[in-house]
Amino acid sequence: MSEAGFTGELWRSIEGIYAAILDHPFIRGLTDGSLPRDRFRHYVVQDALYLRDYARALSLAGVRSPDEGALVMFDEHAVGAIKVERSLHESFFRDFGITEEEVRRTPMAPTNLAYTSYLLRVASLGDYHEVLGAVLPCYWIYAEVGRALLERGSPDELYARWIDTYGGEEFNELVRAVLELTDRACAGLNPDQRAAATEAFVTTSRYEWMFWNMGWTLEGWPV
Ligand SMILES: Cc1ncc(CN)c(N)n1
Repeated sequence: MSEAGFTGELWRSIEGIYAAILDHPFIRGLTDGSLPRDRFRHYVVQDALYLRDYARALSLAGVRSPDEGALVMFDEHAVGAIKVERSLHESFFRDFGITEEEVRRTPMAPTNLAYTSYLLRVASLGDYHEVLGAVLPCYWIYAEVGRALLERGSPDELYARWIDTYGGEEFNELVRAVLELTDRACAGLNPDQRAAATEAFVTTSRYEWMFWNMGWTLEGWPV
């Protein structure tokens, strides 16, 4: 990201949301170890469901990309979302005794369904710059949160494993590639297009906060 580039502008639009994320009890609980395990378990199952649709949104971003470099990158990241992050989940699944069958039978919580439905709608029907705005927080906020939490550490081995994945250099490299692509692809946008991409970015950033809150409140369907 360059401070002067479009992604710098995007980040400044969510500074308040990012501060609220770092201050959320779910996030604070990862580093001080106070996060109850049942809330983390709820989050992990929902996240496994989320990643299946996120991978679809990335594939759509690939299909919509005007150049082959971006097509290859998004396709590789779609595979990565399924393979790499799922291997992290699988280690949590073992710790919690979660089976694939349980994940399949679990309905998406309202926030998860709203977030993934929005992502898939923008990825299918939005303009390309809106697609970039919508998929970016999923990468970028996790890398920033991971880095911030890595400095704090965690007394809980399980939560430390989660922090290491997102705070590590491997994940950060993916994020840098998407930021560079976004700065390049959005350099010539007019003000209306910049506003539309920013709106998508702010919306999915809000959903990122809501997703952790969904874990914290053990959110399910009220009726
Ligand atoms: C909801 C959510 N957002 C982002 C990430 C990190 N790719 C994730 N695993 N889950």
